[in-house]
Amino acid sequence: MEELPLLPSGILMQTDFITPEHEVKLLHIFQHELEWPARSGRLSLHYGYTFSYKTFGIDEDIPFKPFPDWLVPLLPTTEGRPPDQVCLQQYAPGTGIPPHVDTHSTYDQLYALSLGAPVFMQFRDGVSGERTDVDLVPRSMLQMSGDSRLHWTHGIKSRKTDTLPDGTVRLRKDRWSITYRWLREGGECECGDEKLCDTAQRRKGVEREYRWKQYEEDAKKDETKTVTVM
Ligand SMILES: O=C(O)CCC(=O)C(=O)O
Ligand SMILES: [Fe+2]
Repeated sequence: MEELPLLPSGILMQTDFITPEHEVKLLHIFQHELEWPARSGRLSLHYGYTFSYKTFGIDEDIPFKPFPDWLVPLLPTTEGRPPDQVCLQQYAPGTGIPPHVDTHSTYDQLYALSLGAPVFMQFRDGVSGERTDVDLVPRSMLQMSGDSRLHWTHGIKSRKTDTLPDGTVRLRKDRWSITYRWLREGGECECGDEKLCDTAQRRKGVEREYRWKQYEEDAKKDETKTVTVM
């Protein structure tokens, strides 16, 4: 894995994580052997613990699903243990994923393998408004760490073409990605980013509730005072 020399910091990439022949076999499995949800847009299949689109954490009601044979050789080995949650997604041309950060409290490390057609992923710093487009080339493994993981959002524009830096217009084609997530020990993130971190936001919420309680108590004292004066 090599860190890309750009902002945000912390984007690591390994091109040719698998061979083109291996990729052909995987795409055949994705297209002919897997059962996908019957709907349009971005499609997802989950392995290990299931991602919850309600809490953006883990769906506690669905038991751990063992990794299928085709997935095992695609698991990153650099975290010392296999991921807890793996998500295979299919993007037809025109589909994307809105800008987001993967939930800080639930997940720690985050990797994504790209297969099929290339696409640009856009990283955005909400503070400065700065944006960076990273070309996710097929067969590359991406790791989002540091700022790219916690303090910049990432997303894929829903559109049918991408324009390359030299002005060439590239047509989108079918793309698949495999996202790997490791659960964060303790379930709390200490980054303190109140814009993007759910732990920081929750703590701020608790504080706000506490301040509100104080305010109500002070208001009661005032009432008492008023009653006394009258
Ligand atoms: O498709 C990808 O490469 C990444 C998708 C993503 O950001 C996510 O599933 O959280
Ligand atoms: Fe993500």
